Amino acid sequence: MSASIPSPEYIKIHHAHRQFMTPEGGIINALDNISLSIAQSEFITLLGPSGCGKTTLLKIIAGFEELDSGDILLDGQSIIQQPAHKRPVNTVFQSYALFPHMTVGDNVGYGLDIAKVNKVERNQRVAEALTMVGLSGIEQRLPSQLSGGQQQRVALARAIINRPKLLLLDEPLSALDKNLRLQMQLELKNLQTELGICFIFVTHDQEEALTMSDQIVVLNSGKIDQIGTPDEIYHTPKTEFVARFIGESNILSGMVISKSENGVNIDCNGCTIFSHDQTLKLGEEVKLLLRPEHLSLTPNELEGPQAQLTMTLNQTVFVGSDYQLHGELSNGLPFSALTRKTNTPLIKGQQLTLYYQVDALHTIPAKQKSIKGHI
Ligand SMILES: Nc1ncnc2c1ncn2[C@@H]1O[C@H](COP(=O)(O)OP(=O)(O)OP(=O)(O)O)[C@@H](O)[C@H]1O
Repeated sequence: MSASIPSPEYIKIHHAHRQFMTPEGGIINALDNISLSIAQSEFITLLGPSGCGKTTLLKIIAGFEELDSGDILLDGQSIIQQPAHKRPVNTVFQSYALFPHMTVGDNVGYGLDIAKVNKVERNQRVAEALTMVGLSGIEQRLPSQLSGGQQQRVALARAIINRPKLLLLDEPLSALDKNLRLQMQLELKNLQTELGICFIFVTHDQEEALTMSDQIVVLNSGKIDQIGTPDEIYHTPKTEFVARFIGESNILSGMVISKSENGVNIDCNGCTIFSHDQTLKLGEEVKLLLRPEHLSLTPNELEGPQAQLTMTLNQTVFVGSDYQLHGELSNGLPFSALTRKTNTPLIKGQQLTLYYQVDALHTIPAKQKSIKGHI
């Protein structure tokens, strides 16, 4: 028997629109006519700042909230008329939401008890689900006898036991401390791969999104700014909003002032930056993105062709093996760079020559639109 091919459009969110009235009588477009497709067995993250619409979208998929217009299709079938408990979808919340008076076994087996699955199969599936989340043999404990990380694993076991087609995760790791959070990020990704089902994960933590996701959807005021792999979102952001939201960035506004066969010179208020982007036109206004790791005090730390600019140093921050340099360019604009530890003293007010990796310079059109996109 041949394995089935995962559908690239397993979940389709089609022109989803949802408004809310504010207490002051205003209208908020929590979801502003968004469309996207999600492949089967994909780990997708909805990422964006507070209030951008992440939870609203998750609640609509789960059936806890309704659309004003648009549709949600799962495997070709619209699910928006189905009540939440009939959808093949489960949700894991930040707060775990375990029943405190019930044992771990009863919490995990709850959905099977409701579905009247026989005791032997039920106990076997509870044990399997707990093993999958790395907690075998703790069926008799109460939630209060577990750590936060263990409680979140129990919540996960409960959510996967009835084999949903889709798992929704609403900031499930945000109550955990940093180390546990990093460990659980990897565990969640492994669990998703093992189960082979689609996970839709909500977070406002960009590092978490970059670590775990196959695809990231960046939401900005109810609209999608970009859909892409972590690599695409980090290295080739389509909008200034995405560039600023993901990772450390230096963003400069400029205009193309000259072109040659090697590239273009862009004037950023008196500071000239060289780019290899031959698609830029003379006179075009652009935003330039330079990540701190693509800048250095010593040219041989960088790969490929380099150019240079001058920065006046305001502050040096030691971050492990590197220094973060904060200062301003000759045009007075703030600028940051990351550089390896150096024997040269770094003194406040000093003028530094910074080398940048020309190929890593990313240009964004000055005028951008949000997308109604498809993966
Ligand atoms: N029931 C509601 N009534 C009125 N406004 C709402 C309601 N639910 C959400 N909103 C508004 O819709 C917008 C999107 O909210 P949503 O909770 O989806 O954002 P979010 O990205 O999940 O934010 P957070 O990260 O803070 O949870 C916000 O402006 C919010 O205030």
